[in-house]
Amino acid sequence: MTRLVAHSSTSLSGCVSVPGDKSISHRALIFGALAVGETRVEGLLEGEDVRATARVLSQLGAEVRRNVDGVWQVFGVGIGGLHEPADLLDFGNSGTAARLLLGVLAGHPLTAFATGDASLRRRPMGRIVEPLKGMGASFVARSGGRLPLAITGASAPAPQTYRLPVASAQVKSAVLLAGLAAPGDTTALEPEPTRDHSERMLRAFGADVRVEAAEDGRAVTVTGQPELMGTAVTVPGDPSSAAFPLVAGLICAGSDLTLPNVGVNPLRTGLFETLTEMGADLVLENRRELAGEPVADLRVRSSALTGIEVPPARAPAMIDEYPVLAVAAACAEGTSVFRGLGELRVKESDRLTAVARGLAACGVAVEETEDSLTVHGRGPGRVAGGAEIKADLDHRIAMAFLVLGLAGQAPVAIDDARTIETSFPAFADLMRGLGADIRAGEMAGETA
Ligand SMILES: O=C(O)C1=C[C@@H](OP(=O)(O)O)[C@@H](O)[C@H](O)C1
Ligand SMILES: C=C(OP(=O)(O)O)C(=O)O
Repeated sequence: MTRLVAHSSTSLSGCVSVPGDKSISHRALIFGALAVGETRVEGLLEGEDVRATARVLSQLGAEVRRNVDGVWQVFGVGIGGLHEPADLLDFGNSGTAARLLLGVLAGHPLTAFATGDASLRRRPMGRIVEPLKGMGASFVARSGGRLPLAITGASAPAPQTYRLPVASAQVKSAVLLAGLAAPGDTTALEPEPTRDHSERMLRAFGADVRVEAAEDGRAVTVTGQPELMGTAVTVPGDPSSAAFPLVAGLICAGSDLTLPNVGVNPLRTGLFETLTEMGADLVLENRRELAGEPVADLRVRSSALTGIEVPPARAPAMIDEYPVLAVAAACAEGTSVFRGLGELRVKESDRLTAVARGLAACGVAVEETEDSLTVHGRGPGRVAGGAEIKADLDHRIAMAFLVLGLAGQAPVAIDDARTIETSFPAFADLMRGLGADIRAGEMAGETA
């Protein structure tokens, strides 16, 4: 176990780059493996989740390698060209790796056995099993369609139109990836727009992808059996990772930070809008485009925040940011209400309960319902802290509560911070570089 303890900190300052976007990194490797020729990826997130994708693609016959200069190269096999893996595929902690790669496998006539860590084995896979069966794949899975499972991909994948029962970019991407192997058009109908990195990157690799407004939501269509061509991808900084130093800068008095080169795709920036509405001094400077994705430099200064009601329609654009938003809300004046959060219960942990329990242990009054969270803000400098939080294999819970500890009256500890490696390997060092007091070690106190 690696325990980390965050102590009260002020005047965070500096200019630091957050690691590459996790969603875009997975996709760069996957589309590279399905393309013909070489794909070069600069700025790839070298976290455990993306490494799991790289390992699985290698087991399936693509060549994936890291050069000494940190650029990754993928030599693809073309659509339909992956081969049957000799051994079990282990997706580690990554829902994105599991769901997107099972989508890819559904379009290949091969059998594979897949598993993941204790967190991933709890998460629902039925949401992709159902549409992928509709395209001709078959599965042997436990009840609820959870990992471990066996998949036999379709020998003649059928295109389909599939209405997503939940707003999920992973399900949408699994359907589109399987559709790449099918003749004709495959359409995912989504109730709410979700992150569109697959759509943008598929186009950059040469696929025909159309997005149209549909009766309720929107329709994303890919034309199957394109020839994807290897390309160069530059990965922007991950806004979901930037969220942690950003909120730390807001709630630690006297702070002034710059986070350059962060992705600001409008389907990812719900947190930035919400914090701005709460009174955050957050400026997006130097907006530009990087390899088909909008990016900007974020300048953040400590701010007096006020509570807010976040509309449920905004949830897909900030789904991974609620834990750290709740931390900001705990340090704000007044009450915040977040609704439409059912999906938080099926992430790396049940994040709704984890956040509610952790805040309560730190002296913050909260109310949790099936799909909402109410946080009664204590105001700046008035969160007690003094708790030890169980990370439960959830990187975002670990990082969010370390950020809370920086603004707590007493330190906040995380029992096992190794999970942070999945998305933000250098988190503690980067935060220390800004002046945050985060230490390895023991702390007596209450456990949440
Ligand atoms: O497509 C992706 O890269 C992701 C989609 C989201 O999951 P859902 O599709 O389950 O909402 C998000 O929570 C996850 O971190 C990454
Ligand atoms: C939910 C997340 O990732 P994944 O679904 O890929 O495990 C996350 O990074 O917060």
